[in-house]
Amino acid sequence: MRIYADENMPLVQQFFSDLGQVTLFDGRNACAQQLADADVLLVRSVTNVNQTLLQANSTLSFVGTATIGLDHIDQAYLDQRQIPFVNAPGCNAQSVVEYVLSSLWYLAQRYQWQLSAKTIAVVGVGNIGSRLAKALTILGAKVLLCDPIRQQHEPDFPHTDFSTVCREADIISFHTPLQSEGEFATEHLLNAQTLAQLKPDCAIINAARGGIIDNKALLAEAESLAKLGKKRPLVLDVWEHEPTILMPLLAFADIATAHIAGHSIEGKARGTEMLYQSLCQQLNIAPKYQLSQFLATPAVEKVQINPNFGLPDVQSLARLLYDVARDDAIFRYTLNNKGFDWIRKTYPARREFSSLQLSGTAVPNWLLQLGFSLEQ
Ligand SMILES: NC(=O)C1=CN([C@@H]2O[C@H](COP(=O)(O)OP(=O)(O)OC[C@H]3O[C@@H](n4cnc5c(N)ncnc54)[C@H](O)[C@@H]3O)[C@@H](O)[C@H]2O)C=CC1
Ligand SMILES: O=C(O)C(=O)[C@H](O)COP(=O)(O)O
Repeated sequence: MRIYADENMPLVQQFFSDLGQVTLFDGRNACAQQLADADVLLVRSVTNVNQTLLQANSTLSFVGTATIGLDHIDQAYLDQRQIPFVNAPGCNAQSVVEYVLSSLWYLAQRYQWQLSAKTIAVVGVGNIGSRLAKALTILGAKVLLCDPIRQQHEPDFPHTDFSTVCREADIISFHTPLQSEGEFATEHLLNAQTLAQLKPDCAIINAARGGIIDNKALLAEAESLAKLGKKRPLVLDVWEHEPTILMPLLAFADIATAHIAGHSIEGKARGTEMLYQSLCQQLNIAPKYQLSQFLATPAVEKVQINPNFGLPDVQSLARLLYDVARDDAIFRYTLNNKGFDWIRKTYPARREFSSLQLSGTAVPNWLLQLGFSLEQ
């Protein structure tokens, strides 16, 4: 079996080499000839899987993307060719939540906010949004949930419509898929008109897909606000037209990163593991490997929690593992000379909260709900 995998898919040899011959390729620049004899294709978000890419291939029997986002996959085309397809729902949800929390703590310090005094809207309440909402509630924020699709299917879902979100939120964090058509389209959900409805100091966080925000409109608004001596707090992990971003927007972002919110060690590797499990299932064989066999011992493994540990201390604990300011600094320093994809390819290690084991007689339950582990 010939297995072609994106070169930025961690542990792919470890998981897949028993199943076939693994060939790595540059996901952003993949071409039809290169994949002509593939039986299995494993991609990340940067490979558009469509007729153009697969026109030279007549052997493909499995396509997997180690992502939750699907906007790079032409599913109708795969269906038409009857090629089984899977993604990796939830693989990197905790990683994105930790990115957003770190960004919020950064903004809280910079603008001297109390997060518990803020109304934070979570737009898109799926794997990421629902975990984030839970974490924000633990931190004492008032949370608005906006997800019209869930509202349609769950009568008790406490949906707040997007126009109310725009009027009432102090902070909006986007966690929807990029969808350009239909009743629930999200492309340019935030545009010149909806931006104008926001509170002037409402913070925006986008760690979903760049196209959910009209980047030109965002820039135009930021420039107008700057003329009045004002600034909207802004966190952008994703950008329209990656890897070629609207450079002037960078100056207005408090935190700017290279689509790495989901790139914790666990988040990326879980994606690979989920594709491995799906392929084993299709081949009707028992999986031989699990992620826990391959994860390295974390640099910081155990921390003692004392009874006086409280909510204000959680930011310091989280910082032992991740501080988004690190990734912002890398982005600003290297974007021009090394480029967007280099930053992603050489992304430094980041472990999730679960890698930290907490000991002591009084580890609060809410720390475990945030994702930290108890000492084993
Ligand atoms: N920056 C990064 O590294 C990452 C970005 N992502 C992006 O985040 C998105 C969300 O990820 P998950 O939570 O795992 O996906 P999910 O599929 O579990 O949840 C998405 C939610 O958005 C809701 N939704 C769809 N259209 C909506 C609309 N018009 N308004 C409000 N809600 C709407 C859906 O009903 C669903 O509940 C992904 O589609 C992906 O594009 C995901 C992982 C990492
Ligand atoms: O899961 C998704 O969707 C994401 O956006 C992931 O972070 C994808 O990461 P890459 O495939 O872009 O490395």
